[in-house]
Amino acid sequence: MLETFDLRVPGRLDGVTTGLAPGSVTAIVGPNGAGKSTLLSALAGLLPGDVRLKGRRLDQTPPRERARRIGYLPQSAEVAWNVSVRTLVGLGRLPHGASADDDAAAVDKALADVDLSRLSERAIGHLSGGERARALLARVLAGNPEWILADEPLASLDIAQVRNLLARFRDLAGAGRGVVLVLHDLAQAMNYADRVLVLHKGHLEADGAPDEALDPGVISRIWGVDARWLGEGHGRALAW
Ligand SMILES: Nc1ncnc2c1ncn2[C@@H]1O[C@H](COP(=O)(O)OP(=O)(O)OP(=O)(O)O)[C@@H](O)[C@H]1O
Repeated sequence: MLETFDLRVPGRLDGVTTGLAPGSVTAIVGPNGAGKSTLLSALAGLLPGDVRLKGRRLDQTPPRERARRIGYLPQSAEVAWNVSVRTLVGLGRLPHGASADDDAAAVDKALADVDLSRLSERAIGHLSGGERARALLARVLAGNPEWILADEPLASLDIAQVRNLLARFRDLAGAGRGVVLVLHDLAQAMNYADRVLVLHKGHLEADGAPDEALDPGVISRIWGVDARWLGEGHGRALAW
């Protein structure tokens, strides 16, 4: 479990307590400024507060071990050097100290997962915005972490890439990984998440199955938008 206990960050989070299970996809949603990115970075152990992985406080876990267990993709990740896609993705292997063959296999798999194998030798500075976003996600995936925490990983992607990555996230959860995604598209959360946390002004306003947490009443109260769900199963769409 990845848990927070009364997590408080002044002006950003106001006492968030929750426990996330591995083997599932959790979506964190909420209006702009609700505290989603703050909660995600806290879950990654990057802010002070009581966050525990398997009962052990993250702030008492050595950084290298934390990096092996938790892969974190921030909202606007920067790339400091204009290296090749393969080199960037290989940085995700640094916490492992594995053999060169294992590292190469993990990088190849991550590149294939984000559909970037054919651009692996391209310099990062010569990628489109969506390709760059996928390369940064591949860096996280290459580390093969127990938990994948990604802040709006689908924001700049076309629908084919969105569909591919949502399927990858579901596969990872099926393989026992914990996947936590900050999403703005409530239909993606409804259709692909096992659980949805709704944040509003730093409070956890709803936490449960997508159907309950994203009930039209909740959407109206939190976002001030009168909306209804169309369709059924995993193909639901939000109309307003
Ligand atoms: N480094 C910071 N220092 C102080 N306040 C911050 C900092 N980063 C964000 N905030 C504030 O904390 C609140 C929550 O920000 P956060 O980025 O977590 O929201 P969010 O839900 O991810 O928003 P968005 O959907 O716009 O990305 C906002 O009011 C924001 O202005």
